[in-house]
Amino acid sequence: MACMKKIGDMAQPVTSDFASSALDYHRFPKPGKLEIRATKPLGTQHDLGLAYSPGVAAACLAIAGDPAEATELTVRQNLVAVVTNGTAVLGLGNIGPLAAKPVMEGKAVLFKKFAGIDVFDIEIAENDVDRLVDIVAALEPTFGGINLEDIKAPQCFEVERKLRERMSIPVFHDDQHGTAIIVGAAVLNAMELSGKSIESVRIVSSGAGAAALACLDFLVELGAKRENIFVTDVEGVVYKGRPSMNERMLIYARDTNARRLDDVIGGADVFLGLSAGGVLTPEMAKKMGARPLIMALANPTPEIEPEAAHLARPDAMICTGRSDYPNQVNNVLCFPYIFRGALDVAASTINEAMKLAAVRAIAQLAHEPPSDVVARAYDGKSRLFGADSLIPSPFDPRLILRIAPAVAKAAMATGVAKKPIVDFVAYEETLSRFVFRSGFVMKPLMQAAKADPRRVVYAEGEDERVLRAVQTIVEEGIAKPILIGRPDVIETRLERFGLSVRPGRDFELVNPQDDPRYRDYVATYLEQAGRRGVTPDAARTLVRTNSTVIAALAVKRGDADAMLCGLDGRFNSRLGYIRDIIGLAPGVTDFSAMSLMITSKGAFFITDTHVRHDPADFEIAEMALMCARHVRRFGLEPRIALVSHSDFGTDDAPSSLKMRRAVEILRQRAPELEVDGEMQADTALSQTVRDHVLPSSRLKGEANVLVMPSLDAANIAYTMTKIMADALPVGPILIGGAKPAHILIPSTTARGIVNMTAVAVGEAQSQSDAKMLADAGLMPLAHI
Ligand SMILES: NC(=O)C1=CN([C@@H]2O[C@H](COP(=O)(O)OP(=O)(O)OC[C@H]3O[C@@H](n4cnc5c(N)ncnc54)[C@H](OP(=O)(O)O)[C@@H]3O)[C@@H](O)[C@H]2O)C=CC1
Ligand SMILES: CC(=O)C(=O)O
Ligand SMILES: [Mg+2]
Repeated sequence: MACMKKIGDMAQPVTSDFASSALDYHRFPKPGKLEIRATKPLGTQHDLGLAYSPGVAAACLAIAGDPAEATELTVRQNLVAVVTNGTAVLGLGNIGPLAAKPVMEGKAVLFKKFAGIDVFDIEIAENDVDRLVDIVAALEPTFGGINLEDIKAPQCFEVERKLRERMSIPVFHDDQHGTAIIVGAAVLNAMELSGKSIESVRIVSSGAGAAALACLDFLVELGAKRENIFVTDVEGVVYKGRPSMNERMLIYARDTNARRLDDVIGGADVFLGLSAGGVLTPEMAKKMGARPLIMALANPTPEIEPEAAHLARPDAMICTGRSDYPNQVNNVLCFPYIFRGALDVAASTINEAMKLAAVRAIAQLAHEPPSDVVARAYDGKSRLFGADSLIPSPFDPRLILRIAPAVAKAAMATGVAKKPIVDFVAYEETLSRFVFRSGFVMKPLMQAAKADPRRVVYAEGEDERVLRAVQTIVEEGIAKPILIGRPDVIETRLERFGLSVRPGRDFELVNPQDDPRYRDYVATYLEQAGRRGVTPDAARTLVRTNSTVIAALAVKRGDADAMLCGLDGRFNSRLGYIRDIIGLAPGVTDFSAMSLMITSKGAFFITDTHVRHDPADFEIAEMALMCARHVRRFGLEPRIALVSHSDFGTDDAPSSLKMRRAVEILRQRAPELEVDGEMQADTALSQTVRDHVLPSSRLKGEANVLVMPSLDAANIAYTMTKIMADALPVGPILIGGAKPAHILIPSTTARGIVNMTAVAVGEAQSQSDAKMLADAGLMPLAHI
């Protein structure tokens, strides 16, 4: 069995460095993790009149006349309350509703990121069951669903039951059912691997609270036998006659003299830990049956550390609730998607059929061949169904695509869907578009980078944004950073910004004033640029003073795998150094730049935003081909539009003819590529518009790569999209170089540097543009 290894180099949450990073994360740039964002324009008096008085009255009266109108006129149908009273917060215990707020904000963020669901987190200072129920039930007009969170057992059972009786929207206690669903999927798949049957396995739980009892009930529903289950908690074994047991525990009370976990763990096939850190010792793990399933799911500290479990039981399948180990059995794999499906059919409840549909969808997805995205999420290789991949990765974009429709269908089949979905193909298409919105686009590259981090050299190593980015890059294991800068300046700034990364330990430092490789670097520079006007004196000065030159030389000489520079502007002068020192990939005509724009409507790439002023037809074709390769690394299949002011021949201006010829070149050279043009940008971005203009176009759906006829067009489109559509740009991604080198722009943020680091690492991992073009038999395009 594969060794249980941590994913990346994430620090343990218990370390003070990690805790202080977590506090900074919550504190800066503004407190907390959430904000409310308006979705309608509110810039004019007219807008104000529509949004507020008098216009809003029309919406109010429509709902007063027909409550179902609230679905169309308000956010209610996409709004979930994450409700807690803070009595069982993670494994931290009864820390109260205020201290629980970061967890609830976190759940809200996960709902939004993974399923596009808006959340109000509601922390209630009330422990009395009936009063808590009254408060939550009174919120029904506001919400499309209620997600109860971290409410202690046994009160949580009653709270949920009473709310379900009183409310006609889904009420779902995440710690019970979300956990049970993902545990159910993991157990089914583990039993399949070990060749055991759920009906006969011996299950021992540590924990008899909300999560543990709900999981056990659900496992019984899936076929486990009560007589094969032993339950333990703080007081030890749950046995017949034990004082201090609640009703829900009673059904698992055993007629036994065993009193401690250690007394019942012998021969167990499944350990279900939903209690507290460190409860399962390696000695106990050694007593378990053959090929056991160890689920140490307490957060943040598992019942047994996976390394210790693996050492004690190399044959075990091991799961935790954490994201830094394989097999993350955590309700995050369930709650966003089960609510997505339930809300999309306006379900009145989440019933057993919907839960079972979710289990099957999750269990089945683990068997599917890894998608490109998931393959990149680990070591770049396929991670097939097995002991280290019992359940899907939380980053698997197919979770929403599989679970939400399955849940919606189950709701419809059981008659609880108030608004059944008619066209599931269209519904799934909507869900898949969601997957590639927002920062989610970067996930495949991030995960690939973490699996095989490479050395990235940062020319502006003293810049605050680089230092903050390096903190994240080191914590997440995205790259092995090399910073160019003065050691004393960097040390002082790290202190000042409260960053814990340190030179030597976390990153390499190149001091331009005093680097032993100085002479070698000067020699290399002269070899590369001595015949391009760089004199020995100039080379000596530049290698001491110009960090872009030093970074490029480091990459050229193999001391680094990729470089990032340019945070203080002067793109073209940086490009000059990169051109001289690193050079073009063989046969590539020139550098070009593409920029990824992440908008609320999806992600697309624009080229050439920064380099070639007026590319010729063959250059346009070359850029399109190189873009296609880079786009695939984001897990996207390129759909390329060559855009123009003219729409499939409506004008024969030189630029239209150029784009038309470029399409022809691409047709000949890369017939498999989904590319068309020349066309206007709205024709490119809308299938509906294209259906009117040229229904027979090769391009299907929305283009995700827009190749522009000139630098002006590309750069203007890029900057306008950034401002007008509030797009998040990633890039510019410099393409065509012999080795990965990127020139950032002054507005790049620390997050932007992290993103570009992942891009650069991905390139360093993969084959070059030149090899790709050569493999495709496309060289040299310049001679076409
Ligand atoms: N991975 C995941 O997706 C999820 C993980 N969890 C984790 O499961 C744990 C329990 O959560 P939840 O059920 O909501 O909380 P509850 O408070 O409802 O239940 C906690 C249970 O654990 C028992 N327990 C506490 N400490 C110990 C100990 N040292 N040894 C044995 N039993 C102990 C408690 O016993 P007693 O009541 O006697 O104190 C109780 O039975 C937490 O760590 C939580 O983070 C929860 C939900 C999802
Ligand atoms: C994951 C979760 O909900 C918990 O640990 O409580
Ligand atoms: Mg919880």
